[in-house]
Amino acid sequence: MLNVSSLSKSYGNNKILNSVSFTISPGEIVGLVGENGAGKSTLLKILATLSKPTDGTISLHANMFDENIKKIRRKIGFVPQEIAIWEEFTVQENMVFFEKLSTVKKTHDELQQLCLDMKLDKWKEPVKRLSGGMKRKLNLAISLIHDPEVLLLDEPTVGIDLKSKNEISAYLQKLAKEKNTLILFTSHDMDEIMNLCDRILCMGTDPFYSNLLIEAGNEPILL
Ligand SMILES: Nc1ncnc2c1ncn2[C@@H]1O[C@H](COP(=O)(O)OP(=O)(O)OP(=O)(O)O)[C@@H](O)[C@H]1O
Repeated sequence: MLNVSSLSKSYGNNKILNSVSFTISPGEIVGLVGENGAGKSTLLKILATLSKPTDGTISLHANMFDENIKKIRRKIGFVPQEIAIWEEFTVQENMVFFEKLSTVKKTHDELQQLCLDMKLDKWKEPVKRLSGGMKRKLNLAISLIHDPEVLLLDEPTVGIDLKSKNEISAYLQKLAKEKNTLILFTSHDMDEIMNLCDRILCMGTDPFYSNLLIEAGNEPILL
């Protein structure tokens, strides 16, 4: 269980997160929506332990983040908005490079299978020749090398073709169901959010998103 309690974050006098609280269970897929600048990426970065909150606590299975940072990091996979892979290297070289940085070891076959599971079949192809959708899949595959229990994704399917988008959605559903992975992701694509998520968290004071979701028969949780 991921437990976020009274979490706040300020940059100077600018309060971005104001006492945010929620819990997410293993195997759940939760969507995070809200207007630009609502603080979605800020929240994900704090959960990924890349940024510290100004106030509040986070725990994973009762392990407090600030007391168990190394242990927590091994359990978290994070896919940032920006694609962070080596353009000149092949898919294989990227996977092997990031596997070397991982605490969990995988064989070349296992790494290749991880890519194939999300329909990324360009093992020997340099990344610079891949489509946007393939690059997103590779970014996702890299974040899964260490078998994280928690997967945090910042707009994982933005700007990619519908087929790749559906393949990524199908893969995330499989991951949650079969490996009990807890998934929290941001998106501005309401269809994707509605189709994929068990629950929706809505950030910010603008009622646009929450009204949209309510009209579509979904009861968002307001943060
Ligand atoms: N390092 C930083 N220093 C100062 N302000 C920051 C920093 N990072 C983010 N902000 C501000 O925090 C606010 C929230 O940004 P954030 O990127 O979390 O929003 P978001 O909901 O993810 O937006 P988007 O949908 O556009 O990705 C913005 O006003 C942004 O300018």
